[in-house]
Formats: sequence, C-alpha cells, structure tokens
Amino acid sequence: MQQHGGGDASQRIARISAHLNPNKSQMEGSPSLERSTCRAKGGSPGFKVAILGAAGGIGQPLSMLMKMNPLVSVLHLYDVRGFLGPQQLENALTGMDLVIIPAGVPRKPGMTRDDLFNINAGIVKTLCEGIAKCCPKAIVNVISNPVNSTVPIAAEVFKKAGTYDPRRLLGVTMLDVVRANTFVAEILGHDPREVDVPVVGGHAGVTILPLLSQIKPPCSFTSEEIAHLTSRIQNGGTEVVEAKAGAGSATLSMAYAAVKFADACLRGLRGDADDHIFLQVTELPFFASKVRLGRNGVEEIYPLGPVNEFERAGLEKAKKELAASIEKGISFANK
Ligand SMILES: NC(=O)C1=CN([C@@H]2O[C@H](COP(=O)(O)OP(=O)(O)OC[C@H]3O[C@@H](n4cnc5c(N)ncnc54)[C@H](O)[C@@H]3O)[C@@H](O)[C@H]2O)C=CC1
Ligand SMILES: O=C([O-])CC(=O)C(=O)O
Repeated sequence: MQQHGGGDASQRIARISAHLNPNKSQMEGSPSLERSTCRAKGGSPGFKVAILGAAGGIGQPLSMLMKMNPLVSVLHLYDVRGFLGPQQLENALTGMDLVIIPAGVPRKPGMTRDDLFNINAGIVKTLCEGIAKCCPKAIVNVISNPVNSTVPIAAEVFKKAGTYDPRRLLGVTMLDVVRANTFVAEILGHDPREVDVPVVGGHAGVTILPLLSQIKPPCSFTSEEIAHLTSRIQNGGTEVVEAKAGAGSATLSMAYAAVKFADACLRGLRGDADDHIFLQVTELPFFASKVRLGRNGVEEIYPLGPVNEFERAGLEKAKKELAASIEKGISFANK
C-alpha cells in the first residue's frame, strides 16, 4: 500500500518494507547489529538493507533470501529476540537504502488482523521513529499487520518528523498477488509465473480486491468460479492461520512475496529504466494499486482500469473498511 497524493482517508494504499542485520557477528555470538562490510557480488556497490523482526517466522527466510540477492551489499538483521534490541536500533538503521519490517505478532485462529493492532501498532511506530531519525530517505516496506493501519501509522510518524515521502513508504500486499496468481493458474492449468492477476485495495478480508476481469493472459470464469476465487484470495491468510492451528500465520510464502517486492524496489533504485514493475500500492489516502518503481520509490501509480459490476460493488466495500482502518492508524499515531 502506498499513499496517493492528496485524496481523502478512504483513498490510501500502503507499501511495506523490512529491516535486516545479518552480520557474521550474529553467527559468532557477538552483538548482533554491527555494521556489515560485505560487498555486493560482481563488484557492484549494491544497496544497504535492514530487516526489522529478522528472527521471526518471516524474518528468518526473508533474511536468507535477501542475503542471496546480488543487489544487496550490506544486510542488517534486527530483532528484540535473541539480540540486543532497542539500544542497537540506530546502528541497524543508519545509512540503509531499504528497510523491511516484519516485526510484530502474528494471528491465531479466530483472530482478525485488526486484533493485532494493539501490539503491532506500537512496534511499528517505534521502529519508524528510528527510521525517521537514522535513514529518512530509505524505502520502507511494511509487512506487520494490520497493514491497512500500520502503513498510515508509519506515514504519520514520518510526517511528524518532517521526513514523509509517500513515494518511499510501501505496504506489502504482494502475498495477495502471489496467492491470486497461484489459485487462478491452478484452475487454468498454467504456470503461476505466467499469470498476472491485479489485486488492489488493502490487505484484510474484503479490502483484498482481485480484479479477475483483468487477468493476463485473458480468460473467463463463470460467476460461481469468480465468487469462489474472490473469496479464496480474500481468505487465503485465514486459511493458513487455521491450518497452522496456533503456530502463527504464513511465513515462507510471505518471505517469498517480500523478497519479490524488495527486489523490485532495489531494481527501481538502481534505475532499471526498462523494468516496469507493477506492484501493490493504494488509491484512498492509501490504496494498493499497480505502480512503477524507480530511483525515488513509486514513480507512477497506474489507474485501476475497467472494473465490472461485481468488482465495483467489491470496491465500495473495500474502500469503506479500508477508510476505517486508515483512520484508526492515524488516530493511534497522533494520540
Ligand atoms: N503483509 C502480509 O501479507 C503478511 C503479514 N504478516 C505479519 O507479519 C508479522 C510477523 O509475522 P511472523 O514473522 O510470522 O511473526 P513471528 O512472531 O514469528 O516474528 C515476529 C518477530 O518480530 C520480532 N519483534 C517483535 N517486536 C519487535 C520490535 N519492537 N523490534 C524488532 N523486532 C520485533 C519478534 O521478536 C519476532 O522475532 C505479523 O504481524 C503478521 O501478521 C504475516 C504474513 C503475511
Ligand atoms: O493472515 C494473516 O494473519 C497473515 C497475512 O496477512 C496473510 O497470510 O495474508
């Protein structure tokens, strides 16, 4: 999700990022957040990336996958679990180009993402205060739920610090796209990598809005198939939470989605001119949409495109719920 310029509270999209500090120091048992001096592969200077919440279910595989990314020259892994915690936050953040945030608690069966607000809102707020101070120009990818509220919280923290740049704050809703591509590909008998399903809106329940009329390659579904697919995509996270029966929520698939998203951000920063990457952002003050990423983060937000009647009705529901979640985040950050 990302903030669109202007617009009312019902029009925001969020973007997400995380912070990682995987130095040799961690492996050697010394303080965890020393500045890494490793170089990018192939002699390129590479980018500095931090993952905040790096010891978690998402953070661990995400850290490993980012370590393998040739665009990354320095990787800082930060957490409060098993490491030194807050006193090293500033070291972990200073000089970063990209900060990815999967810090916070995941849900258990029976909970909504919004039920995580009371704990995760404060965590994201504190981490973003560190970002505003230590790496105000970094691209920030927010994974911590409820994303529909944590991205607005991050925006408010940055506004207060005078560092807010809507192009650089992104809520990560990429997992919804990964799921949508997979479910549609299963039905069509395609490779998911060859399917492109736009998913817009936010990252919870009805705010997750797949635009099945715009699938590439073009295909058509019956109205029953559309209802089934839409519901499965909207409830994919809950399906995983229930299957894990108290052991958390999606981790490996989220790490995969986060790496795709982070890699797109880094390629944009590198100025890959031909690489028009379409990712999730938002249209209310925050609303997930397809975007083009570049040296400054989001450089263009693409319009929704034509929506059919079913999608238009879904969009109205999504906007209503998203607007309320955005307001909740804003009031928390300003209280
Ligand atoms: N945006 C999305 O599509 C998805 C978001 N999530 C969300 O990601 C978050 C993390 O999920 P998991 O990794 O499964 O949880 P987890 O509990 O396995 O890991 C969270 C990590 O955050 C750390 N942490 C807590 N407070 C911190 C702080 N103040 N600073 C730094 N680190 C801190 C914990 O020590 C832990 O290592 C949850 O809020 C979950 O709902 C999960 C899946 C998909
Ligand atoms: O459902 C959850 O709590 C985690 C999440 O956001 C997802 O898997 O999409």
